[in-house]
Amino acid sequence: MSTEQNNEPIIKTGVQNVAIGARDRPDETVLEATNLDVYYGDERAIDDVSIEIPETKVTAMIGPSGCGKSTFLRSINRMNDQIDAARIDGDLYFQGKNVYDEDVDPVALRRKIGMVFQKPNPFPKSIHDNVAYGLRVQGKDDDVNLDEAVERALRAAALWDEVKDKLDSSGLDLSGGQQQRLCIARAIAPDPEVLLMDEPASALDPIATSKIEDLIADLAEEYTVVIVTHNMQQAARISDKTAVFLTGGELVEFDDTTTIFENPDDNRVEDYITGKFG
Ligand SMILES: Nc1ncnc2c1ncn2[C@@H]1O[C@H](COP(=O)(O)OP(=O)(O)OP(=O)(O)O)[C@@H](O)[C@H]1O
Repeated sequence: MSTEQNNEPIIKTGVQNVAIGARDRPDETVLEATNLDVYYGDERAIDDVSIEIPETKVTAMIGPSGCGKSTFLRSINRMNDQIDAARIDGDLYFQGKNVYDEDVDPVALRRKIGMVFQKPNPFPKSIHDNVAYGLRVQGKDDDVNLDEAVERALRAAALWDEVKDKLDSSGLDLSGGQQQRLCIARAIAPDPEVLLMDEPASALDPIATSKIEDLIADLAEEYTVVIVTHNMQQAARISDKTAVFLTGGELVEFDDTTTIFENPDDNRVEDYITGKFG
């Protein structure tokens, strides 16, 4: 039976709780893929994907294992450049500029489009130096400004109160959830526009996960967040927009999260989110 007929949402969404303030603005596109294909050797992992991702919103990417979510995410800030077999066709624009143009410096691009991974990966350095790292690379190493910028990033990552008295301790001595917030602080220190998150809470316990989810809602007041998640309830709770990929790297539906979870257009999306496959 279709959800349209019985009017019952498949998964209740939480987006109405965050549709306030800055996030009420009309959508402005910050990232746009047109007819994007990504290959590993001869194998196509992303198949002709076109999508416009709105600014200062949370966009979730969901879909079964191996459908290309991480590949798509990594193509946005050219992390796939580091994989020899990877190549792309089509276009990917950030603020109207094709990120694959020859004059784009991938390192500078990654400061504007930061990334947080599934497993927290702090450097074996102090908490302070983990956050300062991106700024030092940028050449902003005036001590006073650096300390202020480190504090700002740690506050924005909801970690400052827990670490302010031990900034010289190793980042590796923090709990998993704290390490992930430290990695988020490191990603936001250079003042990016976009944060890409590849299953940022899947290695964390429920309390640490809930802190990361609250933090994502706060971050989306200022940053565009694109998050890959296996957890459909999490996508429903925290995202404004949801993109559903299916096996073969096809983007089958992209819409407001409420529409995707309560009344999707494509039967395959309904089958996927009701657990019929994947
Ligand atoms: N470095 C790589 N070299 C070769 N093939 C790869 C590489 N990374 C991914 N692939 C292949 O590309 C396809 C998409 O993988 P990707 O990791 O993007 O999917 P995913 O949807 O993120 O999966 P998961 O949810 O399991 O993390 C898969 O067939 C995978 O085997």
